[in-house]
Amino acid sequence: MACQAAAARPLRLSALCSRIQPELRTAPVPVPVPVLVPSRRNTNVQAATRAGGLKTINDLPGPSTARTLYWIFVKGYADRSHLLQDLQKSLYGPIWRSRFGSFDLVNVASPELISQVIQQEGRYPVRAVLPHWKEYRQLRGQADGLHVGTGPEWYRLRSVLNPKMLKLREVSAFSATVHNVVGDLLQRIEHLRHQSQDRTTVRDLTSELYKFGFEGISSILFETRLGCLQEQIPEDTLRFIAATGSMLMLSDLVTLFPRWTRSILPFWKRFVQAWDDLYGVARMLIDRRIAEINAQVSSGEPAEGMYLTYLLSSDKITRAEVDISVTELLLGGVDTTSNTLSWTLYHLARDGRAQERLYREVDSVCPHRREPTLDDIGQMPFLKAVIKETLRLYPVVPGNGRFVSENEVVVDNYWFPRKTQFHLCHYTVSHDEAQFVDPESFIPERWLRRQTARGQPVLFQHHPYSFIPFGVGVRGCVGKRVAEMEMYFALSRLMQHYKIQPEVGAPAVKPKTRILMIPSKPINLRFLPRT
Ligand code: HEM
Repeated sequence: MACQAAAARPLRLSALCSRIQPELRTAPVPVPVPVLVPSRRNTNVQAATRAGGLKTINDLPGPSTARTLYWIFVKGYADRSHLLQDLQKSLYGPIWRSRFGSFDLVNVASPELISQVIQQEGRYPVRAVLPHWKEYRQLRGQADGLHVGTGPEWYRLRSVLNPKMLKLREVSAFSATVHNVVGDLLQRIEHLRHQSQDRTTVRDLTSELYKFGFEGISSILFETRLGCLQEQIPEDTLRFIAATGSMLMLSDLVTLFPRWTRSILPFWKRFVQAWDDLYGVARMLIDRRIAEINAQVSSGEPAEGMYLTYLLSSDKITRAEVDISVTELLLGGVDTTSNTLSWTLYHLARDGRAQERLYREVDSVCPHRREPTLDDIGQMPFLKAVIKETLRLYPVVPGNGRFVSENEVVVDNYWFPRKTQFHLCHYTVSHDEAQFVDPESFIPERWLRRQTARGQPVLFQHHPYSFIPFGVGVRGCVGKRVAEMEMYFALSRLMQHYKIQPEVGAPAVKPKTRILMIPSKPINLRFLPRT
């Protein structure tokens, strides 16, 4: 959910900001000038501007504030900002400006333009400025952490966090932990099925997978189990889950109101309280682990552990930085994976052919319900294709941001000053039929290698910036490998145990955007045991 608050925030703002103003479609006809595609960072854009007669941000089309309000309040786009990307692109083309209150965004919605922004993002990219998070950190004297952090300090933090998170070999050390949590998920599903009237249906699967996501990432980060999937969830864990949800919900709210309202409205105080609770439980769990390590060391045992032990034993990161980094990793790792898994199961339940193909693949690589290793997963191309196709259809963070503060930037034929906030509309791009044939359909096969007439394997080639659900570049998602491992293990083992079907008469479920793309209705599925 760190992704939620930080990466997707510009999108949320654009949902509020960038609304359609058809009258502007007839506004200034661009004077054709040669397209300037920067091929390196730090392009000398000023020279390019003078030489190429580039246009500026003021020449961009975009909606008025009145139009924005109309789309939000009359047309109901407040929780469908992903669809607003499509609509605005169809009206303004692949680049447009959105302004609303103090927000001013440049939206780009083609792989070529996204790639141009990324090529000029600078050495230390920033997604979006998060002044309210920064203010909280200063209020409590905490370290900046991943989302608020910028420049070389942020980079130093990433260089400590990355190696054990982004290298496949290192991530495989978490396999046993994740399998334990998947085991609990299977038990929970079994329990819920038995409790249901038809002894088959699990209602509101997304909320169960949320608990799985929370337990999975915490077991890696805190090296302890929180009991999220138990029948009776422990008190501290409930407090932790509640604080996480409140903080993210309030984070969005506090930005909507000016500072002077803080003494009248309750949101800022609640935001601070939610952060205090969240950070407090995280610190308590870290303290507990430190006490265990100390006990191990004083009894002469080696202090073996995983991610937290590694961070605590690094001399490149302070204790305050460990506390905030682990908390932010947790925020990023809960409902990103759980929502993606929900959408995957939703589609497989409706597509018996794809589900059967997946089951056969898993069963052939891991017969007799053997727990897959990461090497086994390497032999399951269809499993990976299913997850990719789900992320293409439902990129859980549907838009990303880049606040380019190091350089001036040239995108398309426009010159932008430093500190321009770009919104990368990658939902629209991964739903564009120019990029993906039949883009609204769930077709995992599109990601598989095919054979040419001569029997040569060919991999489906898409533009590298037409599918970027985990972001891109040095600021890309730090949890990508862990997320993939959790999803691969959970999905493969669910397939080993159950055939999944929609509830009888279940309506189609569309996504809505509440920062993340989530199901607009509960997903209820039938789990039929495979014999
Ligand atoms: C399906 C799962 C996930 C998706 C689709 C996803 C997506 C993203 C995206 C789009 C970004 C922004 C990247 C950019 O700006 O280029 C991001 C950042 C981030 N993600 Fe994830 N994420 C997922 C899972 C996770 C997990 C499991 C963790 C924790 C282990 C995590 C932690 C983070 C953090 C901490 C950042 C901020 C990194 C920084 O600013 O340096 N994410 N994620």
